[in-house]
Amino acid sequence: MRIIVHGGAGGAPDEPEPRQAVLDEAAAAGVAESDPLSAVESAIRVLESDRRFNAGVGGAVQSDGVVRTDAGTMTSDRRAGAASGMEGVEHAVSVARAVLEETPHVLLAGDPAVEFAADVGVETDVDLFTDETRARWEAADAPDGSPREHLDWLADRFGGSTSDPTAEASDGHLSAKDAHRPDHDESEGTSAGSAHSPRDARLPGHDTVGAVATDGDTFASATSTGGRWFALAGRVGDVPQIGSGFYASPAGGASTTGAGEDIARVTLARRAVRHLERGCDAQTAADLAIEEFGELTGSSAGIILLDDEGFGSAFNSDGMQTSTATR
Ligand SMILES: NC(=O)C[C@H](N)C(=O)O
Repeated sequence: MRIIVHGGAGGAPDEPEPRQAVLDEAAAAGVAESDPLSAVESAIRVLESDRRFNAGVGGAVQSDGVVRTDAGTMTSDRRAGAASGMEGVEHAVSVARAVLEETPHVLLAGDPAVEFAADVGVETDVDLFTDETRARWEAADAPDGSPREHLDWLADRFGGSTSDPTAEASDGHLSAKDAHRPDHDESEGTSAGSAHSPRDARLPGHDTVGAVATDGDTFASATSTGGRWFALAGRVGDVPQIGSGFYASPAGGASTTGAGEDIARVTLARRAVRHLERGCDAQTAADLAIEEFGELTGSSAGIILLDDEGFGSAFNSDGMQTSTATR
């Protein structure tokens, strides 16, 4: 078994060492499994339970003060399952797996997805708030009210960019739209906080988690998130959308992270796997996909990839931590 996991692309993390230790633990949990789907689920469950990542416990809060989780998973025989907009569900990845294995559908959403989760034995009614989440939500001083009022609040607070509510211009963070760096260093690696252009975006909350695994025969990929901080209630990003947040085919698998609307617009995971299908190795495919993503959207993202020979990862934000394991 081989597995690669990521802990989100965004600003250089405040706590890189403990985060790396959790990513290593996740990779170790995944590589111990006997099939790729179980491997990515086990790895992601470790990350969903850690408050440092924006998935499960510690997930981002939407404009109505609710943490809603999303996840998607796919195997190389093109079976797929996803679940979105779930309140009180820590292990969204397990719901996604149950959608894949136990339904004729590819995506369940909202309260019925939570009911389905409970029915298939995934814990619900979990408190996903951490002390940090609560403090950040309280400081945001969001209004009660209609979606229109939430949109106005987002526009006021985030410099008019409701399409990118995590780009906190007032904190000196750049908008994701400012992050495009056509001259970015193609040799960027997989460590946290690599030195990049000062124009890099710092996108708090980009701590979506993902994993791709192979047993040498088949592949599976999975991604899980709390979404984007202070997004309009009900917003669903790239993560549970096939081909955007996750994808797998007989050539390999991919998991993405970053500006979800832009990732969805260019179906980043599918784009990267297409490069594998055309004969690129995993690292070349990752580099190409992120380069194209930057050119097409001017935005920030990261990706991990696995093919039958190796691992690949690339990002155009300040940092993305990954871990790999082989057994
Ligand atoms: N943290 C992230 O990577 C955000 C995720 N892609 C989303 O838009 O929901």
